[in-house]
Amino acid sequence: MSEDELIIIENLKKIYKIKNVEFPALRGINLKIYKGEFLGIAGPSGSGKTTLLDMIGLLDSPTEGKIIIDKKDVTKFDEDKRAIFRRKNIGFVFQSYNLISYLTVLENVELALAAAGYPVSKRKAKAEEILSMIPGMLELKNKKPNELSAGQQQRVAIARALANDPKILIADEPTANLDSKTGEAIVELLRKLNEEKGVTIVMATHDPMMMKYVDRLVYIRDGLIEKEVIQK
Ligand SMILES: Nc1ncnc2c1ncn2[C@@H]1O[C@H](COP(=O)(O)OP(=O)(O)OP(=O)(O)O)[C@@H](O)[C@H]1O
Repeated sequence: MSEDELIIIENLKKIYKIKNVEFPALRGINLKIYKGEFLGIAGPSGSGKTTLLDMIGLLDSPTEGKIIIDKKDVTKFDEDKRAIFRRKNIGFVFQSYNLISYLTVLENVELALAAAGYPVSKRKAKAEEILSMIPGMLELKNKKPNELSAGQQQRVAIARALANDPKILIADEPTANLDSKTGEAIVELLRKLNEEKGVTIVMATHDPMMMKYVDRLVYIRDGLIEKEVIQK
C-alpha cells in the first residue's frame, strides 16, 4: 500500500436478501481512493452508488470483499469498532439535511461535537469556529432550521459533518434537493473544504453539473465500475 492510498476496495460485493430473493447491488468493485482526493461516483439510479458509500462509511458491511482504510481492514470490524471508527474518521452529508428542528444552527453543530466526544467547555467556541469556515453561516447561528433556505440547511449539515474533523467526508447526492445554482454553491463549498482542510471526499451524484468539480469520476452501472475519468 503506497502512502497516498487512503481507501483500498477489493472485490467488493453486496447482496441484499429479502426473504429468499437476492438483489446483487455491488458485484465486485475494485477501487483505490487517495488522500486528499475529491472523488465523484456517478451512475444511473439503482446502480449501487449509495450501497458503495454505505460500505465506505462503515454504515453497512459487505457480503464479500475487503475495504482497507488507513491500512486497517475495516471489514473485519464488529459493530462497536465500526461505530468508533466512524466517529473518529468519517463525516456524512446526505440529500436530506437531517437537522434537529428544535435546536438552533449553533446547537445542531454543538450536538455533533458532543457526539464526537468534544469537551463541553470548548464546544460553543468550536461550533462557532466551524460555522465561520462556511461563508455566511456564523450570522445564522441562532436560527432554527425551518428559518433557513434549503441551501443554508445543507451548509449546516456540512458544518455538522465536520465536527469530528473527519479524514473522509461521504456525500450522498448532497445537491439532489437543491436548485442548480444552490447545488453548485454547495459543491464549491465541498471543493473548498477539500482543498483547504485536505479532507478526502467521496461524493455520489447523478447531476452532470456537479461532476466538473471532482478530481476523478468513477462511473458505476449494475454494481460494477464501468469507467473512470481523471479530471485534475
Ligand atoms: N436495503 C435494501 N434492500 C434491498 N435492496 C436494496 C437495498 N438498498 C438498495 N437496494 C437495491 O440495490 C441496488 C442499488 O441501490 P443503491 O441505492 O445503492 O443505488 P443508487 O445508485 O444509489 O441509486 P439512486 O441514484 O437512485 O440513489 C438497487 O437495485 C436497489 O433496489
